[in-house]
Amino acid sequence: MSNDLRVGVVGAGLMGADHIARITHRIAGAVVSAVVEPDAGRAAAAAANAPGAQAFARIEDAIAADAVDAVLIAVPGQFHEPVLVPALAAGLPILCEKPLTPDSASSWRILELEQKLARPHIQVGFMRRFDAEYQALRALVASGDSGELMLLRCAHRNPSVPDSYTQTMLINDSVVHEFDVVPWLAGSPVKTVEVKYPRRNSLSPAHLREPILVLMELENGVLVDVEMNVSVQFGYQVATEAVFEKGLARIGQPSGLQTWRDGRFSVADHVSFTTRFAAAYDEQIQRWVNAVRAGTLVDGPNAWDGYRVALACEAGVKALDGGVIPVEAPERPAFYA
Ligand SMILES: NC(=O)c1ccc[n+]([C@@H]2O[C@H](COP(=O)([O-])OP(=O)(O)OC[C@H]3O[C@@H](n4cnc5c(N)ncnc54)[C@H](O)[C@@H]3O)[C@@H](O)[C@H]2O)c1
Ligand SMILES: O[C@H]1[C@H](O)[C@@H](O)[C@H](O)[C@@H](O)[C@H]1O
Repeated sequence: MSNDLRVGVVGAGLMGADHIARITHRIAGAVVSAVVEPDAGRAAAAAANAPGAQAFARIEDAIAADAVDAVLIAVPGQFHEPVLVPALAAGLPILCEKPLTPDSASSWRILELEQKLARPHIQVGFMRRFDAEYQALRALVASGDSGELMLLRCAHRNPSVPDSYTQTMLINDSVVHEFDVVPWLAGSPVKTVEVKYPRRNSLSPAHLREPILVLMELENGVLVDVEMNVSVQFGYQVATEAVFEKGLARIGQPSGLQTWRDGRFSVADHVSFTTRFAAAYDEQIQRWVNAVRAGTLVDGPNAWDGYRVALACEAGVKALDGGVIPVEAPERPAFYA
């Protein structure tokens, strides 16, 4: 009998379907044993990439049927808590797509539940930490080879967003990634958040005022600006320039196929996060599967990191209305040391 980890994927939309395909085709040591998806069409489409998986409408049913050893949550953020609660109660390891939950109060409730277990069981899907370029930049910061880090200039550009994307999603759905990865890169938490508005892009959905410039000060004095820009039309770009005392570093530059034709030189680049971060998602899921099989359960951002990000997002949402908003966090429980 195979001892592959039996993963139940909850939500088979864009990310859930992508993760199902990667577990089935690219990840070693795991199979998709259950797909929990209320939309019958999506469930059927996902089943094609998950041979042998059982279909359920609710996570509670998959748990009751003893169909899963671990849970991957890929439903929209407002539905994370109702899946996290029964999965934690069953003592199952969890990979939860970002955000942990949509606000700090609900994230705190999850921390309280998780602390009833012997060790952390939740990893949060901040996949940028698994991107090779982000890892190289973090190693450069830690090495001190270029002197101290002073500034991070971040660009986060999406080609377009659907009409359902709201003003607060600029923070909660998009800058949420920088609120995780910037402290991880710079080795220091976010102290304050401020938002500035440049001239509006007339191609944005009518209800959005964007792009925005998010300014963060970190506890260690590093200043960070994030250009959050979701109607750029030309492609998907996540890039960072790090300014050190005696050097510069850049990640996220176009690196695809180069062509030179008819007097024009061009480089193919991404139009979606699904390709830009494909290798990072693979690495994230493989390392999670390895950690669960080894019994360490988490190898990446944990629920405490998810809670810290929720606090920063709340400051970010307040900052959309003006002001320099402090991010205040309680002491980290020893459980997450
Ligand atoms: N890491 C990343 O770069 C990244 C990118 C996109 C989305 N995400 C995250 O992934 C998650 C899913 O986003 P998406 O874009 O795939 O959404 P989506 O809307 O494409 O898919 C969500 C799916 O969940 C299903 N669903 C809704 N409620 C459910 C429930 N209670 N139980 C089971 N299924 C339910 C829906 O029917 C739908 O098929 C979100 O948390 C989002 O923030 C992360
Ligand atoms: O949900 C997506 C996803 O998290 C992407 O990584 C991010 O670039 C987008 O801005 C966001 O809308």
